[in-house]
Order: sequence, then structure tokens, then C-alpha cells
Amino acid sequence: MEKPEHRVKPVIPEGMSKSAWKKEQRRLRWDANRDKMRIQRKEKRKAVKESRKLKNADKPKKDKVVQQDSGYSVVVDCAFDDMMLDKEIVSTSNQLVTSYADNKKYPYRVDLTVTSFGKRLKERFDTVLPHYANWKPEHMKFTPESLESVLPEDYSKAVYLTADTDEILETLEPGMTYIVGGIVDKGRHKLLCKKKADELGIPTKRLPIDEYIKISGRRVLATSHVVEMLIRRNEFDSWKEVFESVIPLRKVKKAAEETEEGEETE
Ligand SMILES: C[S@@+](CC[C@H](N)C(=O)[O-])C[C@H]1O[C@@H](n2cnc3c(N)ncnc32)[C@H](O)[C@@H]1O
Repeated sequence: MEKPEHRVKPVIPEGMSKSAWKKEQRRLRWDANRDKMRIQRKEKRKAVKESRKLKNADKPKKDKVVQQDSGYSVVVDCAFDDMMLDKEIVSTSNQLVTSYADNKKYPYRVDLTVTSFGKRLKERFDTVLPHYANWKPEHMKFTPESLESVLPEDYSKAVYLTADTDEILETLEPGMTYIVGGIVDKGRHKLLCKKKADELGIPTKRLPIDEYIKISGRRVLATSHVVEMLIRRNEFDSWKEVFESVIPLRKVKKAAEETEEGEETE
């Protein structure tokens, strides 16, 4: 009959406690297993990924937007840094983020450039939104240079949008550059962009809002709303549809209520 196998009694080095020796053994075992465990973990992750992929294959896929180029350019003129309060700089930077997202997600995109990008506005981006450095130029470009540096030589191919003119922007044409003031001023700097455009000799036009819909309050819209309208104009057949899609519902609703009560919408 064979003798039962006996465990070999461990030899604990002299001067080492039993618990220290056990700890050391655990560490050695862990080291020896580490690579094995790493491979196991990797395989598990791969299996989870594969099963997720299989599951998602049954679900309808979200269509990736294949964008078309509108053929015209939009410039956001940010030369008004010194005229804004700190909170207005924050609001302007948030609006630029919105415009970037809009120019990525809608079926048509425009060539979109932010000029005079510097001072507090750039500082805000550098510190709070540093990932803007990776934004694709086909969705938004930034330059510290002035508006004039990106305009076509022939200013008749440019239009500065402003609420302060009677000229109406009827259509958007390929090859044209449309300029939007990049400023939040809560009505403090009336005629600012109109005067700048007149000084530079750039034609000015306003959006035909009153001609198509009733809105309450001021007809001066936020920069990002105007940029969104320029991005989305080709998506719709008429300005009316563009305005109804972009102008905040509360502005349109309130106007309807006021009109019912016979009040002025101004
Ligand atoms: C908040 S507004 C700035 C108002 C500023 N006081 C000014 O002088 O234009 C932002 C920009 O959106 C554009 N904008 C706003 N409302 C508009 C309208 N009704 N028609 C055309 N452009 C408009 C203008 O380019 C304007 O500079």
C-alpha cells in the first residue's frame, strides 16, 4: 500500500515571522498570476464587446447626417470683447459652442469663421472649453484677425446682418459671406453693427421676421439663433418655416396671446 503524501513543511527563513512569510508568498503567487489574469480580463472585455455588438445589430441604426455644403460663408464678428460684461462673454462663448454643434448636426453646413477671436473670449475657451482646439475647421474656424481679413475683396459679395436696417435679406446666395455680430449687449449698444458695416462699406440687411411671423419683444435676436437660421435656411422652403423652427416658442406664443388681447407686439 502506498504511503499518503504529506505536505512538505515550509521553510521560513530565519528572522522572518510566519505572517510576513505568508504575505510574501501571496505576493509571489500574485506576481506569477498577474499576466494570466491580465489576459483573462482582456478576453472577458472582448466577449462583452462582441455580445453588445450582436445585440445592437438588431436595433435600427441612427442615420449619420451626410452634410451638404450650403456654398456660402458665415462670419461671426467678435470684435466687441471690450463692450461686454464678464457674464456676457460667458454667454457669447456658449453661443459659439451652440453654433459649432448646429453646423455639425444639420443637413446643410456653412463655412463658419469666428474673427477677432482673442482677449476674454479666447481666455474663456482656453480655460473652460480647451477641447475646442480639436474642432474640425469644416465646422468652425477661429482667427485672431479682424473681420476684414476674411472678407472677399469685393464687399458687394458680403452682407452684415443687423436688425437696424430696412433692407431685407430675401435669399442666401452661394459665394456670399454673411456676417453676424458676436455680441451680447442687452440693447446697450444700439446700431453698433450697422455703424461698423457702414464705415467699412459693407451692405447691411435684416431678417424678414415681421414679414412672416409675429414675435413678441425686440426683433434683435441672439447671435446663435441668427447663425442657426443661416445654417438651416436650405433645409426649408421658406423663411417662415426657418423662423418657426429657430425662434424660441415663448417669443412666438406670447406674441399670439398679446395680439389676441389687441396689444402691440413691439
Ligand atoms: C444680440 S445681436 C447684437 C446687437 C447689437 N447691438 C448690434 O448692433 O447688432 C447679435 C447679432 O445678431 C444679428 N441679428 C440679430 N437680430 C437680427 C435681425 N432681426 N436681423 C438681422 N440680423 C440680426 C446681428 O448680426 C447682430 O449683430
